[in-house]
Amino acid sequence: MSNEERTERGGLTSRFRREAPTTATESELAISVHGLTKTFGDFTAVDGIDLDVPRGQVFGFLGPNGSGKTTTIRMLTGNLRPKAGRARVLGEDVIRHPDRVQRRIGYMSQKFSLFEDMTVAENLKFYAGVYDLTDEQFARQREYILEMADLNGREHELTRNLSVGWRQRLALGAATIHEPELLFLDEPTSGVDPVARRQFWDLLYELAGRGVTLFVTTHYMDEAAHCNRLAFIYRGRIIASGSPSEIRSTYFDQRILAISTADNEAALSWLEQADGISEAYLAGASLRAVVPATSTLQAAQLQARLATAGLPATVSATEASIEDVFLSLVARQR
Ligand SMILES: Nc1ncnc2c1ncn2[C@@H]1O[C@H](COP(=O)(O)OP(=O)(O)OP(=O)(O)O)[C@@H](O)[C@H]1O
Repeated sequence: MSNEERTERGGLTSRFRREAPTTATESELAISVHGLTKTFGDFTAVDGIDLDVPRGQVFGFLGPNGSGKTTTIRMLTGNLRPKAGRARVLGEDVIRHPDRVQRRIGYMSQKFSLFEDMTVAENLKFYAGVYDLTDEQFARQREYILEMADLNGREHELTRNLSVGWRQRLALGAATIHEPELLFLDEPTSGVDPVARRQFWDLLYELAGRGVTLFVTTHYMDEAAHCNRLAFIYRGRIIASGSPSEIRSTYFDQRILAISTADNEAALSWLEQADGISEAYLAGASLRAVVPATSTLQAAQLQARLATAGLPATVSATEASIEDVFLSLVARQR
């Protein structure tokens, strides 16, 4: 096995411990990264990123497709060797000693890594074997996971017969069977319906409540609100980081007007050309207009102007969402 491309689950053994955070800064951090860089040929996928993830937090790593999230996780889990930079995970140098870290972390990928032809219980048993759990440890964890994931009564169902939401819970159970201190989740809610996504986040809170640090990537911007801290990655670079409220106050000095109208398409074309608006876009079922700090445009004025243009609408001032901030940051990068 090469150092460059270790298997995602290589070198894993069991370890049961739960550490309380200490006062020293370095030991308070589950992840500490400086200048981490990865190139593939001439292409720089991750470009000198810095990250600090305090222990016990839910850390959201956000970015569009292809921005470098998975590549970063692969380096932080000791599966991919960086070109440059330093990465400490749970206090260990993960580049030099990936084996010291891998036994203490969990990883749940987008693809879930479950065996379709095995039952729920057999999948859990398999991962208990990967992590070398004793029968007693497995029995305890199996009971906890079936309860936590609400899978009691489904132990003997074939995994292939489970809905995506149930599989996702089972995958979370499998990824945490060895009680990791730090769990990496790469787009765990991708392709899952909104109700199942909400239920899945409740499970993540449950884990966070037990002291597990969670490093979660997502491109669903509404999920940012579930996180204690966030970092945005775009084209391999971190373009913003902080708590959701810090991100709003640090990186966004504009105002948002929400527009509800029957003809989004026509209103959007009009807004894109309108004075006093820097950007307009559709978010869910309604439109949003970004008003720069230099513009005095108010909701009532915009509503009147839209009516005059033959586009009746209801306009109201609203707080910037994380998605608004991110879209504006990305627009500035272009
Ligand atoms: N082994 C590789 N060889 C060449 N290019 C790669 C390799 N792995 C990733 N890349 C490229 O690096 C960039 C970042 O990919 P990465 O998978 O980290 O992005 P991502 O943010 O996780 O996006 P996605 O959600 O689509 O997986 C992409 O342009 C991708 O094509």
